[in-house]
Amino acid sequence: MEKRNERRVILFPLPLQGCINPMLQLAKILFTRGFSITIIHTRFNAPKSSDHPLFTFLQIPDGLSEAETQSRDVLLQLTLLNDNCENPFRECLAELIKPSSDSGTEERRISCLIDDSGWVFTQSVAESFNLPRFVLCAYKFSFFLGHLLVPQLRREGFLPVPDSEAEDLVPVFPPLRKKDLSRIMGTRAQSEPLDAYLHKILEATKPASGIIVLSCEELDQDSLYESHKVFSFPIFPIGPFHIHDVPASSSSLFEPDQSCVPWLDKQETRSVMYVSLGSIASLSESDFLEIACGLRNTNQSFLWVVRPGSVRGRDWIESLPSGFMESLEGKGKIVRWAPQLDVLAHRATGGFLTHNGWNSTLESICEGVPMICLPFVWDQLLNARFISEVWRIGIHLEGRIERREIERAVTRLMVESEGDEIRGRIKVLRDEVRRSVKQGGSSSRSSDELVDRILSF
Ligand SMILES: Cc1cn([C@H]2C[C@H](O)[C@@H](COP(=O)(O)OP(=O)(O)O[C@H]3O[C@H](CO)[C@@H](O)[C@H](O)[C@H]3O)O2)c(=O)[nH]c1=O
Ligand SMILES: C[C@@H](CO)CCNc1ncnc2nc[nH]c12
Repeated sequence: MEKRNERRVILFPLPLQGCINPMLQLAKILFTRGFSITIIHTRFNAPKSSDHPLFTFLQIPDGLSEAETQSRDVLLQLTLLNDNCENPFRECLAELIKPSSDSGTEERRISCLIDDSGWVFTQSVAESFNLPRFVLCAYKFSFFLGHLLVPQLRREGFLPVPDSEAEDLVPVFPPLRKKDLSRIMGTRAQSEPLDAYLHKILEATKPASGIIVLSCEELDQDSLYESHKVFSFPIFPIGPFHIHDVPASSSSLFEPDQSCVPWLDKQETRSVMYVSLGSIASLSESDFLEIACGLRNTNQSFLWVVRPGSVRGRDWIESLPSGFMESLEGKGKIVRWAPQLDVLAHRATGGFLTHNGWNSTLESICEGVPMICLPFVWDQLLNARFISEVWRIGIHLEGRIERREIERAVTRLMVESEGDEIRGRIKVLRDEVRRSVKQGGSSSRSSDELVDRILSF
């Protein structure tokens, strides 16, 4: 580890598991480069400070009611958080920046603020303290660019999409298809607040000092090139963050079930389907049962994360038919939360049925595990197109949550020769992506530039 450099950076993650993980991974990268780390976080989804004893954690109130913390409406949560957190955040930052009575050097030691692109008030707060702000983009960069165009797409009347155009590409947002758009542009009730929010994201990003991207040249070349037409500041694609050479530690909001790995140890190589739909998505009871029966009917082993409350109207998995687990004869395991990186890295894991959150997608690529794509909302739709059509490292379910479709996709991936071809391609991509964080690779070079840039302030 490099020696301490007398500089401190302040990080402010968006309180969603998919945004906390990359922010804390970034913290570890910067810590390894000598920076001291202060994490400002909301009470809602507060990271576990005990997992990161070398960082300073400061909690601010977020004003979310119990009911609001339980809401399934992420847009509503993000809008409320942005409304409620501005003052507490400003006060917290003021306290940190205030020259300390003894030395008066504290002020100079804070180099910058790094916060998620989903915070829309932080740019102006940072400016009021003369503090440079870097934006963290926890999406594939092509989604980041594309999602800022959603209000424009809506004005141009892309929705509703006629059946005859469903498969057409969205011109400004390739390789997205028109049928994917409705799950990005939100429900009718969400359209106004979503567009207002996206407008604020754009306005808060333009004046930033730079954008740190959870992606790399190998995965996002075209959009990184395009971005110079939109933004004048430097772009630092330094991803995937979790494979940088830093000490391992978890930032899970839930306790991973540690019986997964010993269970995988007992399975044959590449025989297990890992099934997880991330930290937010929920299923109707009937969709849940279709997945359960589809998995059972494949006769392949599976390890399935079902978060408590993620089957709508149920506590957990009680709607499975009685005797379901027994009928699998040890070939199936359901857990509430998995140590996902360990599961994906395990030799027994042969495929990943995923919602294609960007973290899960990157983690799967980095372990060379081919995917079955079941995107729900937002960037997941675009990620799934890249996986199935551009990189061709997975099979797209096209939203069909039906037992026969699931059975068929699992068999194609795990048993048939198509699976071998897909596995071959993802191993090539895995190696390219892993090379990018090694010395001389594109992400490694970008990290050096980022460090120099922060030190230049
Ligand atoms: C369910 C489960 C998840 N995880 C970890 C794996 C991932 O690092 C992380 C989940 O992040 P993602 O795979 O990106 O998915 P998700 O939680 O839906 O993330 C949100 O944020 C992501 C990043 O902006 C978006 O790409 C997603 O569309 C959005 O929904 O949590 C575990 O370690 N164990 C688990 O059991
Ligand atoms: C209007 C809805 C559906 O298209 C998007 C909500 N926004 C989001 N949905 C899921 N994950 C997110 N991470 C950041 N923002 C997110």
